[in-house]
Amino acid sequence: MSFALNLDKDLCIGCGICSESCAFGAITMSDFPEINEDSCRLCGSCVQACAAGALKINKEQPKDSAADNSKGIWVWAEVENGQLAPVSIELLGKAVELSENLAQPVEAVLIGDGVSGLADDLIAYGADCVHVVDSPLMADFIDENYTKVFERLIRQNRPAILLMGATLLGRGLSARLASVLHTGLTADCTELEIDKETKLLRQIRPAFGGNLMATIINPAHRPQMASVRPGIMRPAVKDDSRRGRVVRYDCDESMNDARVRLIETLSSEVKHSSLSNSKIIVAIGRGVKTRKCADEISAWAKSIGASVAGSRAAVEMGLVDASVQVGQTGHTVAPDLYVAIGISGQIQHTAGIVGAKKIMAINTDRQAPIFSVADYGWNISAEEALARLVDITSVKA
Ligand SMILES: Cc1cc2nc3c(=O)[nH]c(=O)nc-3n(C[C@H](O)[C@H](O)[C@H](O)COP(=O)(O)OP(=O)(O)OC[C@H]3O[C@@H](n4cnc5c(N)ncnc54)[C@H](O)[C@@H]3O)c2cc1C
Repeated sequence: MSFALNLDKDLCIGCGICSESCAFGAITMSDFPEINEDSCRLCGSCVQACAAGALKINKEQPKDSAADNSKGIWVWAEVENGQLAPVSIELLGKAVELSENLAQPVEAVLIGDGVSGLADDLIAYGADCVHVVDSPLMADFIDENYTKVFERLIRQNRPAILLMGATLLGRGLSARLASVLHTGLTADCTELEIDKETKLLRQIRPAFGGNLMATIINPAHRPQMASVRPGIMRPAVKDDSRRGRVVRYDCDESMNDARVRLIETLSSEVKHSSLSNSKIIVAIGRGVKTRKCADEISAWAKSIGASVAGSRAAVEMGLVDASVQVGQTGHTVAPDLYVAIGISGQIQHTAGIVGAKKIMAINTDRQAPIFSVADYGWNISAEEALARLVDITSVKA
């Protein structure tokens, strides 16, 4: 693949304006501009600045993208407290499914310090090959450093597809990587499939506030990158008899020169991952109205072993912490039971609970849209419902 920013030396007058206009220091001047492909972000400032019209961004796409030499469906194996993050196992499940239609190997990328032992687990979950960078230099997740290491692996191996979790860490890392690799990224996909004819990855996600589903393809650049939120895909099934290849890479100081340094990690009172693992979630909405009532609902939820979540309106009112917001711009959850109290059921909220096995809605408005997606409905106030629920559950206890 040729680089997308092209210089026409016949037109260039060597004025150097392109170099001055580049915010990324990607153009140096000798007789002609020299473009550093690693630093260039294809922002187009130089193209606009060049009065001679000597610089152009090539937007043409290769005619036969399936014939490029990229190969492999890669999954970033995110590590959480020394264990594989559940989303990595879910992505491996999807990668295995995609590989059946693409006839390409599933490969995992494992970066960290003391993580090598997880390579066998990744193979058991479906990886044919695991690329391991295990080094004290990678002990802390600093996304600039991880981007450099990851970029090097990708440039060496040229995967066709790269899947990452749309987690706190994965969101930043995937965006940085897509930028340095000059490829596209579809964030927050809800489905991924291989197009039967073109063999391209069809990246499907809600668009326009969840009112339509967009299918996005990336015919021209590699890897085809997609992120998926935790809890959406079915986890891979573990098979300890599987065998695979482990490729180890060195890591030197040049991979650890980020401008940020991790000084301390503070654990938040709210466990961010607890929502994705919860069997029962009690969600608070604007209809709960007061902090006192929200606190009482939270206390009851905890007493029955449930996690507490909320709508964006409840977050804005200070009834619940922003870290437990459910919906399009919050968590996607898949509990056995989701109890929505005082939540109207706007699409941006219900987009986050499509995986819930059962939904129970408590709302004073019979016409509230939440009742159309709920399995059980209770048309009473939050206060009254809470009193009855406390009563029922304490009698049972
Ligand atoms: C781009 C975008 C992204 C968004 N992302 C999200 C997101 O991720 N998550 C999210 O939740 N929202 C999101 N929203 C906001 C969303 O559109 C809604 O505004 C929000 O979900 C409403 O929250 P709610 O249901 O708690 O409040 P409301 O819509 O105000 O509903 C309150 C409900 O409480 C009921 N009620 C009133 N009094 C009582 C009572 N005493 N007892 C019981 N019920 C009562 C009412 O009948 C009503 O149905 C987003 C919006 C946009 C534009």
